Amino acid sequence: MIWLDGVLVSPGEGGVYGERMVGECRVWNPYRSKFAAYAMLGGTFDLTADLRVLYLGAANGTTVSHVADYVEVAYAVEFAPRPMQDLLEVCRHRKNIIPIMADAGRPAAYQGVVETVDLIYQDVAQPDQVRIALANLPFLRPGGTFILMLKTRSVDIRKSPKEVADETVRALEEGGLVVKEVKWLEPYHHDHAAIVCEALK
Ligand SMILES: C[S@@+](CC[C@H](N)C(=O)[O-])C[C@H]1O[C@@H](n2cnc3c(N)ncnc32)[C@H](O)[C@@H]1O
Repeated sequence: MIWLDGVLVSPGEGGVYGERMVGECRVWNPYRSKFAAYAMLGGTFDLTADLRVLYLGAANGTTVSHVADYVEVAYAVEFAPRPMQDLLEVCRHRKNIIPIMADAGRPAAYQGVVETVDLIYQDVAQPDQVRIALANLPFLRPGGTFILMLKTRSVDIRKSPKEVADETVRALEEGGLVVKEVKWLEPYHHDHAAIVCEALK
């Protein structure tokens, strides 16, 4: 990750959502992006130029545009037509983002397009976040990283955020992932946790 005077940036040209520029770099706002919040809070996973990424829940491309500034390629899956329009605009200027309009819960639809990746990043804010995560595991190389941005209130509003996170961790481990890190994203995103996992080697 690149830091300039304590500010997280990505080395991209041209703003995407009105973000501030510092020289040739785009300021990566932790209030706008859970990945930036994770990094600001000391998250250990580093984006590097050799990574192939499958990004689930790309929305209008805010975070995936920053991720793409760092990595080799990002396959960006989104199923809602309106954010997809904005994402396509982002892709016009970032040729290493491959937009895929599909339901991440039905990955068979894109298995002919997406290659084996080093990182899966999921931010779908759905009740069945774990099922979606496990359905996409066949794309992840052995030893690769899965980052699940968990919105606990989307899973069960009656349970405490910690209860939901504990259950999610258990379910991911039962599904074959090794959970390495759970980082709560306060104060940037309330009741959200970044769950960082490794696929078995
Ligand atoms: C919280 S927003 C993502 C924000 C984005 N990751 C960012 O940081 O810029 C969640 C997005 O996931 C999308 N989404 C939810 N369920 C999905 C699914 N099953 N397949 C594809 N996209 C999905 C929603 O349409 C929405 O755009």
